[in-house]
Amino acid sequence: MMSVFAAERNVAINAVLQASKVCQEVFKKLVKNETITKKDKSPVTIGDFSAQAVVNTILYKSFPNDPIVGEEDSEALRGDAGKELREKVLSLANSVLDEPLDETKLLDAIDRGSHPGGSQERMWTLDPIDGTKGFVRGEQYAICLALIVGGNVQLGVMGCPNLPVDFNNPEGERGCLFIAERGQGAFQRALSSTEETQIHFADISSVSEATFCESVEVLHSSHGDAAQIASILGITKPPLRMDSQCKYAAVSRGDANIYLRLPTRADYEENIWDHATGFILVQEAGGKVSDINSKPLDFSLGRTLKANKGIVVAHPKIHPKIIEACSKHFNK
Ligand SMILES: Nc1ncnc2c1ncn2[C@@H]1O[C@H](COP(=O)(O)OS(=O)(=O)O)[C@@H](OP(=O)(O)O)[C@H]1O
Ligand SMILES: [Mg+2]
Ligand SMILES: [Mg+2]
Ligand SMILES: [Mg+2]
Repeated sequence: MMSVFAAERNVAINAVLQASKVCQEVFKKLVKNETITKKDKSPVTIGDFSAQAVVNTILYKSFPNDPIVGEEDSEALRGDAGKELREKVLSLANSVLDEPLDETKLLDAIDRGSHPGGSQERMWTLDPIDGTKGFVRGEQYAICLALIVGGNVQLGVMGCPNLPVDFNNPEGERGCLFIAERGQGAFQRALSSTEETQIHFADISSVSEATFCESVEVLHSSHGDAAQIASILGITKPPLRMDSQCKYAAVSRGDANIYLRLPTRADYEENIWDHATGFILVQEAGGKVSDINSKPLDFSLGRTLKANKGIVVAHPKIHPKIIEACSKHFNK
C-alpha cells in the first residue's frame, strides 16, 4: 500500500527532530529547580514551551489550516511576570527555526495548540515533552506528535532523546525516533541517522513469561494493583519502569511485552496527546491497545479519552488474558 501521508510524515519528522534538539539543549542548561508547577500540580519547563513553539511553527508553515491539540499554553510566558521565561523560550525556539519568531509570534505559535479536539477532518495532537518529570531527572521523556483524521490516528512520530538505540546495549548510543503510519508498519531511527529499521512486538506464547512496562510515578499508575495483576497472570519478572510514551516504544520493539496503565483516580481522564502517538506505534508494530475494559481508545471526543479507563497494551495473543486479569482484580 502506498503512503497516503508522505508529506505529513516528512514535516512531522522534521518538527520532532528540531524539538528534540531544543530539549537536549535545555537539559544541558536547566537548573534543577527551574520548573514551574501547573494548576494540576504537574511540572512544566522552558523545554516544554520551546518544543511546542517549534513543532507548532513547523506544522503551521506546511499545513496552516490544521488544528493542533497541544498540551501547553502561553499563559506563564505573558506580561511582566513571564518576561524572563518568554525571552529564554524565544531564544531557544529561534535556535532551531529557519525564520526567527518575535515575541508575539512565539506566543501565538504556542497557543495554536489550544484546539478543543473532536471528530473533525484533520487535527494534530502534540505532547512537546511527555514525561516532564523524567526529562528533569535526566531519564526518559518523549516528544510526541500524531495526526488524527476523523477521530482515527493515522500517523505518529515520537522522539526519545535518552532512549538507548539498542535495549541490549544500554551504555551505547542514545536517542531514537519512532515513526508509524497507518498500514505502513512501525520504524525506528537513531536520532543521528535517517536509516529506518522496521520494529515489531516480541512474539510471546505464554503470558507468565512476560515483562511488564509501567510508569515510574506511583501517582499515575498504582504499582500495587499492577503487581497483583502480574501475580494473577503468574508473571515473576520484575517490571521495566520508565517515564513517558517511551513505554509504548519499548513494547513496540520488544524490550518488554505488556504496558499497563491502571486508573488511580475515578475522575482522571487521560489526555489524547499522552497516548495518540504510542497507540499507532503499537498497532503498526503488531500489538493491541485497548482500555482496561477492552474498549477501543476513542480519540474523537475532545482533548481527553473521556470514554476510556486505563490502558492495556500487549501482543494480541496475550491481550485477552490481561483484560481478564484486570477484570478479576478490579471486580473482586
Ligand atoms: N493522575 C494521573 N493519572 C494518569 N496520568 C497522569 C496523571 N497526572 C498526570 N498524568 C499524565 O501522565 C503523563 C506522564 O505519564 P508517565 O507514564 O510518563 O508517568 S511518569 O512520568 O512515569 O510519572 C503526564 O504527561 P506530561 O505532563 O506530558 O509529562 C501527564 O499528562
Ligand atoms: Mg505535562
Ligand atoms: Mg504527557
Ligand atoms: Mg507533556
